[in-house]
Amino acid sequence: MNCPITSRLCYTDGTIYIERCALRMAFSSCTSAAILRTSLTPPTSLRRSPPYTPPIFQSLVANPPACSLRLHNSSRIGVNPEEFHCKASSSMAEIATEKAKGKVQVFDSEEDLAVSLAKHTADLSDKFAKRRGAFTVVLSGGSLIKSLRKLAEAPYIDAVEWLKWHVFWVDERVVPKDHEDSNYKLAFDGFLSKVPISPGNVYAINDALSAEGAADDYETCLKHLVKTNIIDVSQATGLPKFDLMLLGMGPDGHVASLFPGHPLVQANKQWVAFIKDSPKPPPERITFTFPVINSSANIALVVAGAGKANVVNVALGNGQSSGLLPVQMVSPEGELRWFLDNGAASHL
Ligand SMILES: O=C1O[C@H](COP(=O)(O)O)[C@@H](O)[C@H](O)[C@H]1O
Repeated sequence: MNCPITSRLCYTDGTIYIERCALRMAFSSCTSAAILRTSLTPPTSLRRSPPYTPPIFQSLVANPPACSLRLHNSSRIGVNPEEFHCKASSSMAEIATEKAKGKVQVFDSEEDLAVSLAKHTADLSDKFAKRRGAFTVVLSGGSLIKSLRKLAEAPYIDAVEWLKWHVFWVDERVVPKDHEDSNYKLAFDGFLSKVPISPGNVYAINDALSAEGAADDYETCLKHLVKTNIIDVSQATGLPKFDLMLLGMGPDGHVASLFPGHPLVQANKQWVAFIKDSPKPPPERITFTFPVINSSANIALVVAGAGKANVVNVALGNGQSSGLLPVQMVSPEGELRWFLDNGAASHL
């Protein structure tokens, strides 16, 4: 169903200089869950980090939206309908833009978002398992993991070819794997322990190394997996081309561990970089760089909650920020799809 829409989507393209990287080593000590499972001692209670208050909020100029997005019987005005159109259903409104700008889906609730995200992921799993005999999936930390819960339920728990999955992290905190801040632990507890992915296909960082060492080791691991055709390679960039990257976004517009205003946002020499001064704790992390993120075949940007509405409005609507936000630099070689709940889309 086509309908006029109320909200203009404004994008600012980030310029990223991509450098072809040569494979330099075929061996890495990156660890798999086969080892990790034996070393992970689940804590009796899960303590959370103190809430993180993003400084970027001070500089975000939340322009009043031209109009609001209504999911049911949507009536939208103010944008050239030839440029944009939307599809509406009882639980989802879809705003389609030209291909490079991504597909934006807004769900009535995070529950509906999770249902759709599971279907999208399972469809891609099926496609790549058939095409390549493997499905490479990159996880984020944070709230994304909870939104993957439907994959561990019928019909996907039985239908997905889990043994074809290879799981990576777009960023990881340099802490032990049983630490409350570990993205591995978050994913293991909330998702990986509930689905039959081969433990040997789960590529966690080596938490015995320094931040610099862990980033280098993870990059070496990726290069080995590219060389052995587990990870596809981008013909355009020569960089690893993951089948699906599941990105979260922080309330400051950061993705992975690439934070607004941090020089790492421009990193283009390495595949995996380290950061020791992350504005969001913990300070020491490793992260994929933008050239690798943007070589992906598919990126799902999953954003839920009204606390992120200002930044979503900067990325997709009329909002402005003092500088280009990392989330605005996400521009994959393949498909970009946004999964928003109505809270996250409330300023559009
Ligand atoms: O620190 C991180 O934050 C982002 C966003 O987390 P969220 O809880 O606000 O969704 C996450 O995507 C990233 O992987 C993580 O390390």
